[in-house]
Amino acid sequence: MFRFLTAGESHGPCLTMIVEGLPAGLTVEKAIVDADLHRRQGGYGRGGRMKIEKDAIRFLAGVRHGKTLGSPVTMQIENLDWVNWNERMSAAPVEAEIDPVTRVRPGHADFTGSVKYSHDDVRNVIERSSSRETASRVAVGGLCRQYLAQFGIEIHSHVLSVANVTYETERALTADAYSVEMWSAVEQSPMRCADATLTEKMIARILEAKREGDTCGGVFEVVATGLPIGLGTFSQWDRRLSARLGMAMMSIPSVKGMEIGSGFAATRTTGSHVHDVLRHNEQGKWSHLTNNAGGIEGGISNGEPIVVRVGVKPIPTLARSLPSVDLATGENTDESRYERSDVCVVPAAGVVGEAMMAIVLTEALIEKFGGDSIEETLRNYHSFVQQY
Ligand SMILES: Cc1cc2nc3c(=O)[nH]c(=O)nc-3n(C[C@H](O)[C@H](O)[C@H](O)COP(=O)(O)O)c2cc1C
Ligand SMILES: C=C(O[C@@H]1CC(C(=O)O)=C[C@@H](OP(=O)(O)O)[C@H]1O)C(=O)O
Repeated sequence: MFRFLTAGESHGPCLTMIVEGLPAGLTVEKAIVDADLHRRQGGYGRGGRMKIEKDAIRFLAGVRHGKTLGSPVTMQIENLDWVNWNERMSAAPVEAEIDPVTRVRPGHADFTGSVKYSHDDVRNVIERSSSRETASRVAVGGLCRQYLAQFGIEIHSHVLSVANVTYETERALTADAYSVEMWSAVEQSPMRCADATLTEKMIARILEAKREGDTCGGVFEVVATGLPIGLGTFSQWDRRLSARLGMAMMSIPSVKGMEIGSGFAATRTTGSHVHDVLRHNEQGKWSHLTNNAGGIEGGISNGEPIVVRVGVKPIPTLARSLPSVDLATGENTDESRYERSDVCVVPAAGVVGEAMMAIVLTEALIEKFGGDSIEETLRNYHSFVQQY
């Protein structure tokens, strides 16, 4: 069984992750995890906090001489901003008078979290509801990426739209639609978008929102290639790979929708245009002529790329802030609170989406192939894939 937990406040000293269930003997490199953390910090539209943080992990447990031990892997990321917050975030009571935050931001967890936990200082909610926590998931995903590489599985993401700036035509979802060159263009783009003209338009749209004190959302796509047939199952509702990816993607703060393969577009046409015809070639390999299913049929991977598209709402914290209510007085106010904030996080959210995909696929592979050491898992994997 694979599972993980994360802990840490946004402006506390650090983020901590415990990952259980990775097999022993897996080579894990800090540099690969750090590269993912670095990618999550980027993307045009990020705010002042990202100039302070330089996310990197420290292994605290479970890894020796570059390989997993089979015991829980513990990692830590330092919050460099903590030095500016240590009195406000002190675990011990402090002498100083610290003004509570009392005006809630529409669209954030401020209102629901304060009512639920009976907090009269919204700061107590902001700290853990903040998407700072997504750095922890990217670190866990960075370990999973290295596990998946053992099976030839790769995961990438790219941005399809920001506000109303979007690709004009539907794109094929088959393996040939995603090339090494395309992913390299994505990594060069400040918007993580393969199309240079669209990148410029997206940046212009974000700048326009910023000038108006506003924010924007958009859509990113995550693609996993090199998958075996047989991950996930229809046997119970919560074991379907599609359902597990849905939960994983929807758990990313600010995500409001997800589709698999051709998704909602498939609802606007007929079956003969949607279902992917299966072929068996002379080498005995299975393939589909199209990939509208996005690599999953009956809750099980079918060997084609898994393709999911994820919708991100605009960031809740607006420089031109929206009307609010002061929780201390119950008064309706013209403005909620504004501190520094991101304006658009669609590229960063895509990197978090990659991590969530890596986590779900790792869990599904471990479930299917087991193995207490990576050698044992690989033996099981090869014996299964050779038989189809
Ligand atoms: C990488 C990332 C960075 C974010 N940065 C901000 C931010 O700077 N300001 C903000 O108000 N919301 C930000 N958000 C979105 C909020 O965290 C999110 O909207 C909030 O937690 C409420 O959750 P919900 O939108 O899922 O309801 C960010 C989201 C992500 C994924
Ligand atoms: C810290 C991160 O994102 C933060 C997510 C976030 C929010 O409200 O979700 C608010 C901002 O935090 P701060 O108020 O400290 O500027 C973002 O910077 C990060 O992505 O690492």
